[in-house]
Amino acid sequence: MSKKGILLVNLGTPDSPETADVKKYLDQFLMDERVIDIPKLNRILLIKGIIVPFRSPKTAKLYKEIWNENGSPLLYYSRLQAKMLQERLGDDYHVELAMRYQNPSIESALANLKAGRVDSIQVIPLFPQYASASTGSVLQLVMKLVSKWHTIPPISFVNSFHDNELMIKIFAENARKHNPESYDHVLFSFHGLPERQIDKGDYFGKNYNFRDISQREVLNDDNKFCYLAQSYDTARLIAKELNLSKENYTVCFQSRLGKEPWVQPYTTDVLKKLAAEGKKRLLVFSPAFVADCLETLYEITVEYHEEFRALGGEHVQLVESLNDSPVFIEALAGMVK
Ligand SMILES: C=CC1=C(C)c2cc3[nH]c(cc4nc(cc5[nH]c(cc1n2)c(C)c5CCC(=O)O)C(CCC(=O)O)=C4C)c(C)c3C=C
Ligand SMILES: [Fe+2]
Ligand SMILES: [Fe+2]
Repeated sequence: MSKKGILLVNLGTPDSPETADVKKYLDQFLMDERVIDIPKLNRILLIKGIIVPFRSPKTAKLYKEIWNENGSPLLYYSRLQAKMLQERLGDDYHVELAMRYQNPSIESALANLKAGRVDSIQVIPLFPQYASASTGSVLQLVMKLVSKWHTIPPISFVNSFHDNELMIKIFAENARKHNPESYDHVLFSFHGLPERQIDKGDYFGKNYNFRDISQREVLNDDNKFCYLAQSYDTARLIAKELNLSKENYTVCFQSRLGKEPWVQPYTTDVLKKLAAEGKKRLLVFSPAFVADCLETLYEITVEYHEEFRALGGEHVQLVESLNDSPVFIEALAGMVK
């Protein structure tokens, strides 16, 4: 019996938190031309010569902080999501999980789908908002690999799901467990991107200026594929679900790498501003991710918490990611054709 193939793809994580494996991971990740989008020779010099050798031991230390008996949280929850989706969809479907970088590779997952005799493939990159560096990179590699097959089956792609109703509901529900009224301010901290990549992402031409924040806040035909406009939309929808007014929340961007400008406001700057205003307790969403990872478990839960306390604040509380939430599996099932 033939089946429909579903390929879930998340970003990837090192095979272990040891420096050698982190080095391999960062090398593959940062040599991706969609991630560090500079000329190839400059990329080789910068990444292989400077960033990977200096960053790997430091990043390995951080991975050791979040690694647990299940290994990497990102891989653990991604695998669980694939397993739960398989159970939800039943025998007419074959669900595979892949990671864009390291393992399980997209190549091996496609081979498993083929061996499972699927007669179509639907690719779902696990990034709610479209970015060239995440979704775009996954779609490009899948297309490159499949283009080498003699017979290319019907194949379809999910490009983003930033406004998925069930996803918005679970984020809001996870926040309610923390009693949002007891916090002084709410942050929606998205993974940042270099400004240059947002400029390049201007799919429809020049009617949209992302540097003007008011233009990001309204999703329309001119900006609907923009990572920022989609991010503000996710934040607006979660805020609406929680009845948060605009003065009570801020959208910001974390994880800047390198010296060039990334999209602002930076989360660290927002923490400084809020501390200076006397805010003590912050509730932080991380809605660019559908599973806990280094960025949620370390950067927000440890780094930003400590930074905010050093500035006079009291507490930074992360809203749990979607992880093994059955409602998120229902959201994924709803995306399946
Ligand atoms: C929303 C998804 C992501 C986008 C877009 C993205 C862009 C992006 N990332 C870097 C550099 C790093 N990211 C790192 C970790 C990391 N990034 C994402 C997701 C997106 N990245 C995730 C889920 C993770 C965590 C993975 C895990 O195993 O838990 C890292 C590694 C950690 C570190 O050394 O800080 C780097 C480096 C760039 C440069 C970029 C876009 C240009
Ligand atoms: Fe990243
Ligand atoms: Fe990061």
